[in-house]
Amino acid sequence: MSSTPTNLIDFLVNQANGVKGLADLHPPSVPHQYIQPHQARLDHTKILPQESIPIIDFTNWDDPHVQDSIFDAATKWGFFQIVNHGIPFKALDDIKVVVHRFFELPAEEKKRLKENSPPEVVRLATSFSPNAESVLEWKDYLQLVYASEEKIQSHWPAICKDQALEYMKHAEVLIRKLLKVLLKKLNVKELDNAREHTLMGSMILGLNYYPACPDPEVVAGVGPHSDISSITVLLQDDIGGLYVRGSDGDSWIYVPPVEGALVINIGDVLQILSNEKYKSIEHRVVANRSETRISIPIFVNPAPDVVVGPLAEVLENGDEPKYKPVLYSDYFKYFFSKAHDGKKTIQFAMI
Ligand SMILES: O=C(O)CCC(=O)C(=O)O
Ligand SMILES: [Fe+2]
Repeated sequence: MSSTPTNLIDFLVNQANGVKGLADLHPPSVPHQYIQPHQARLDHTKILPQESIPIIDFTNWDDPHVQDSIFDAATKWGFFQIVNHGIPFKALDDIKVVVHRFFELPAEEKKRLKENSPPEVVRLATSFSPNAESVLEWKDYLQLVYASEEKIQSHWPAICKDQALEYMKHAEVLIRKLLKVLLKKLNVKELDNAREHTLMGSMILGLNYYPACPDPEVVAGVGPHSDISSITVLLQDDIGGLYVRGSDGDSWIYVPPVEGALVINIGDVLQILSNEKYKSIEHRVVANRSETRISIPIFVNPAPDVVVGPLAEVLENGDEPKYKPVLYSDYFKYFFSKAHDGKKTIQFAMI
């Protein structure tokens, strides 16, 4: 029987084995570093089986009825799924395949990539922020920054570069449409270059890998958090494991995998820009006992130099701003300097 490596952080982080490497050792039980205190675990009595987030057909996205249903879903739930979004099924399937291929690479190869990649373009990590966490998360992830074509060509890993780029090129079209609809409802008429810089000036493609876990009830795949994006566009596989906060703030709602669908959620930046007309919603992931789960979020973020604060258009009616202007790169650094902790990050920008 294999045992847990003596220096777990060195094994996971420095040797780039990640939790995938740990799961491959088939440890008899989950190492204590992953065990969540009871009160942090998902309480199954809090799951609302009868509730679900809306599924919206995006075919006629500029039809006012469709735009109303997007607005309703974004304000009521902060989370919805879209189908007929225009990204070819092949692009979705191809990216899912290469996520598995990437994480199945030998640790030495992932270590080389980790050591040789400029962090402003490629970041390979495990858990969330292992140096800041008292309990680790059962997840490895790769972040590919949608930077210049030249940086992408030089630094995105060859094993997934073409598929990731193809996916992003399609997704970018969809993201513009979604932002246009969400902005229109805030009285912002146009997604001009300045607005694009503010809302989607730095996009990150995340490849998330949750190996099968011998005791998924006691670990967090991802702990409760809200995203720090303007919006997030998430592709999940057919394993399931994502839960979002119910509107009472105490319950959880399961987000079932829907063939060909994308999950859209509002992030903190849109909550701040809209002065809370839109709200970012907490969500969490539970790993699977028998199968690896993958998911692929696109974090649609402001450029690092953007000062984020409530938009003039939303304050026109005389509402008091609830947030002060913050530099997005400071907000980003702050998020990664601590463990996932529900919706606490946004306090950084509160007045
Ligand atoms: O894996 C998922 O379904 C969601 C992951 C997530 O919330 C994140 O990466 O921020
Ligand atoms: Fe998230």
